[in-house]
Amino acid sequence: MTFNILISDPLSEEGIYPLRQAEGMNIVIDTNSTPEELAMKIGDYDALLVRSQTQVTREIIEKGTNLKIIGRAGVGVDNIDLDAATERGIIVVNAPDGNTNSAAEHTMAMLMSMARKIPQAFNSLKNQQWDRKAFIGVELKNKTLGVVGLGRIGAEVAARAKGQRMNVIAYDPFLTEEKARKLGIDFGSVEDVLKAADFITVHTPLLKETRHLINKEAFEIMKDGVQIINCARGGIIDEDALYDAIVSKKVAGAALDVFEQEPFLDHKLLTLPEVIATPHLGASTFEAQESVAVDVSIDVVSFLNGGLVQNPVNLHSVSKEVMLKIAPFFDLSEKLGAFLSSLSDGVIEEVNIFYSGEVATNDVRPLTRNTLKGLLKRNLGDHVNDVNAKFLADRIGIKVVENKSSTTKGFLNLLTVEVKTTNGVRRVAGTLLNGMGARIVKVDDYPVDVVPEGHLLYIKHKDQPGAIGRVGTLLAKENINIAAMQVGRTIIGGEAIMMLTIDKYVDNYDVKDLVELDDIYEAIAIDL
Ligand SMILES: NC(=O)C1=CN([C@@H]2O[C@H](COP(=O)(O)OP(=O)(O)OC[C@H]3O[C@@H](n4cnc5c(N)ncnc54)[C@H](O)[C@@H]3O)[C@@H](O)[C@H]2O)C=CC1
Ligand SMILES: O=C(O)C(=O)COP(=O)(O)O
Repeated sequence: MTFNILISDPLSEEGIYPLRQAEGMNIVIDTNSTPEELAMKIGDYDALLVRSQTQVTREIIEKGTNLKIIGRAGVGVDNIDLDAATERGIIVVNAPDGNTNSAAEHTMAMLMSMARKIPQAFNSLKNQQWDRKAFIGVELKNKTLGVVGLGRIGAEVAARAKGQRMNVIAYDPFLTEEKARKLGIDFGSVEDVLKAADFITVHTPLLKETRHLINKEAFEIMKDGVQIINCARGGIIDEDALYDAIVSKKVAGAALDVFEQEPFLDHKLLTLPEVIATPHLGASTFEAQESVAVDVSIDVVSFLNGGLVQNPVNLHSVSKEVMLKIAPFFDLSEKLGAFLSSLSDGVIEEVNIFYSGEVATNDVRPLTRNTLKGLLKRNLGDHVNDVNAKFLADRIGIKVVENKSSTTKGFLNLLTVEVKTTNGVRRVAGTLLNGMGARIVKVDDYPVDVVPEGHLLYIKHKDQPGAIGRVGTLLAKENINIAAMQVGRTIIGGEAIMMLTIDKYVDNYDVKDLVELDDIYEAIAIDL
C-alpha cells in the first residue's frame, strides 16, 4: 500500500528520515503553494506535514477527502482547524517537546539583546556610526523577570534567568506555592507578576483566555520602564496597546518573535527604536527542527500503518464496546469538567469523579479522561483531548480519583465531579434524562435542573425577596437577556443559587457589578 505525504512547510531533511525509510511513503515537498493551490491538490494526500506557516483551514481539511493525519512539526496548533479535523476524523499530531530548548534559548537571546540594545547598536555601526552613548543598557542581575505561563518553555526560561542571577516571579494556573518553591521562584497572580517585573515574558498558548492578556490595562499596572518579550504567539500581547505604551515611555523595550499577522513585510511596531524583532525564529535551530520532524514523522508512519501515536492532539480512542455503553455520557462528562473549571478558582489539586447507577458498571476511564479534558481545556486549549487529558493532569500533579457506587439518589445514572483547589472544594452533578438529554442536577449542595449548554451565569445570593429582581435589573442594564432561570436552595432564608442561561457570551468582568449588590455573594460566567 502506498501513502501520499505532502510536506507544505520547510522541514528538516534529517528529521524526515523515518518517513523516507518507511515502506510505501510517497513524499512530496511543496512549500510554495498558495492556499487555493493547496486546497486544489490536498485531495490526493493521506498525510499533511506542516509547521506554523501553512494555514490548515476548514476548507483545506474538507477538501482533504483522503486525509488521515496532519502532523505539526512543532507545538502550537493554532494554524490548524482542529474542530474541522476532528469532525472529519482526521487525527492531528504535534511535537511538543522537540523545540522547547530552542524556544527558551531564543527567549534568553531576545532578553539579552533587548537589555543591551545589541541589534540597534549593530545597525548603527553598520551605518558607520561609532556611538557609545546611544546604546546604554541595563543589567539583568538582581532584576525581576515575570513569566506568564510556566509550561515547558516558561519553566526553561525561568531556570536560565536564575542563572543570570535574576529574581523570577511566575503565574500559571497550574503553579502552586510548593512547585514554585521547588523551582526556587516566586509565584503570584497575573497582576502580581505584572506589577513586580522589570522584564516580562509570555509563554502561554494563544487561547480565548490569553488573547490580549497583555493589554492597555495590563500595561498600566506595570513598572515604568518595563521591557517585554513575546516568543510564544502573536495576539497574547495587544500590539496597538504595546505601541502606545512604548510611545508613552511606559515600556522601555520590546523583543518580539511572533506577531498577530504573520508573515508581514511592514509593521508599525518595527518603526519604534525600542523594538527588536525576529521573524518567528524561536524553533529555528538545526537541533529543534530535526527533533520535531523526527517526532511527527514517526507518528505519521506509525498511524498510517495502523499503530499508535505518541503525541495526539485530537484523537478519541475508545473501544467499540465501551463506546456503545458510555458514549451517551461523553458530552455530559466534558461539560461537567468545563463547568467546574469556570466555577472553581485556585490551583486544582484533586479531582474526584463519582459514577453512580448503571454507568458505573462499565469501564469509565474514557469518561474520566473526557471530564479532565473539559476541566483542563480552559487553560491548556485545544490540544487537550480524551487521550492526553489524564497524562496532562498527571504531569501537572492533579490527583484524579474515580469512585463507583450503585446509589443514584433517584436518578438512573449520576455523574458527580468534585474539584479540590487551593481555595476549597466545588462540586457539580449531572444526569441523562430519558429522551430529554443532559441536565445539571446539583451545584455544590444546591439542587437545580439546568441544560448544560450555551452561556450560563452562576449566582450565589441570600434567599430573600428582591434578590432575583435586582439581578434581573442589573443584567438588563448591561443588555444581557435571560433565556432561562433556575433557583436552588437548601434552607429557606439561607444562601441560595441562581443558574441563568443568557443569550450572549460574557466574562466575569462583565458581571462584576452583581457582586457589589448586598445580597449577592458570587457571580460566575460559565460558557459550555
Ligand atoms: N516562537 C516560536 O517559534 C515558538 C513558540 N512556541 C509557543 O510557545 C508557547 C508555549 O509553549 P510550551 O511551553 O511548549 O507550551 P506548554 O503547554 O508546555 O505551556 C503553556 C503554559 O501556559 C499556561 N497557561 C495557559 N493559560 C494561561 C493563562 N491564562 N495565564 C498564564 N498561563 C497560562 C498553561 O497552564 C501551560 O503551563 C506556545 O504558544 C507555543 O506555540 C513554542 C515553540 C516555538
Ligand atoms: O512550535 C511552535 O509553536 C512554533 O511556534 C514554532 O513554529 P515553526 O515550526 O518554527 O513555524
